[in-house]
Amino acid sequence: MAAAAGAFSLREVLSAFQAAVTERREVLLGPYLRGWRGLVRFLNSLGAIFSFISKDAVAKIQIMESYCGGERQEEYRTLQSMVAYELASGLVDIQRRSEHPDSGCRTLLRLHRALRWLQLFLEGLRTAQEDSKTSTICTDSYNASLAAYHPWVIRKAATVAFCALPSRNAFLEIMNVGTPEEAVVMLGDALPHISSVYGITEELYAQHKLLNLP
Ligand SMILES: CCCCCCCC/C=C\CCCCCCCC(=O)N[C@@H](COP(=O)(O)O)[C@H](O)/C=C/CCCCCCCCCCCCC
Repeated sequence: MAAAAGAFSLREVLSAFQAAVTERREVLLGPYLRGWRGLVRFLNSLGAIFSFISKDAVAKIQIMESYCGGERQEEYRTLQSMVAYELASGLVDIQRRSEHPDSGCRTLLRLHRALRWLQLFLEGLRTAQEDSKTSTICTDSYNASLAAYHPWVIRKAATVAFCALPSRNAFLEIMNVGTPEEAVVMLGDALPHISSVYGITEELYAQHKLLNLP
């Protein structure tokens, strides 16, 4: 069922990640960032308690959008072209943040780590029991991914914010993609594409030793 005109559709948001992967397994940064924009819009609908999270995500998305729409935008059409261009041009701070503190490679890596959280969170939502708590699924997904890269104070603030999340079935309802059963099917459709984007990025960053950019 197509979303009502103007209605916000998570189905369309998650389909952006499917559109991001080309037949040659390139990752198109346009659709990738559109997917993140849609996710942040949904996050903002969950309440002000998550604003510290969405503000950081928006800042990183805006950095990437400035590259993708800037004077060297052809170099930022894909993840692969971005990495090749920034490395060849010496635009990435490898050891410590200095001349290029907000390189595309570094900024994208932060979103990439968050995409791992999303992958785990959506899989947890999809497979959890009806009476599960979204806060538990979210915390477990966070602790298995992003938490490793955050200082204690961020980890504490995040896990406190997660407590504001509704039950699993209530969360599936507010996703506004139909019944909880229909939401589970939609998550099952979307997850392989999110996993594909994540896997391609992880492989590329590992190949160029970019997984620990400061
Ligand atoms: C289909 C269902 C959708 C489910 C809802 C998904 C909505 C999620 C939208 C955005 C996800 C959050 C993206 C967070 C990006 C954080 C990037 C990051 O790690 N930033 C830190 C490092 O950056 P630098 O300092 O090195 O530049 C930054 O220091 C920390 C910022 C504070 C936020 C960190 C907490 C992240 C929690 C992620 C879980 C979000 C839970 C949403 C609740 C559903």
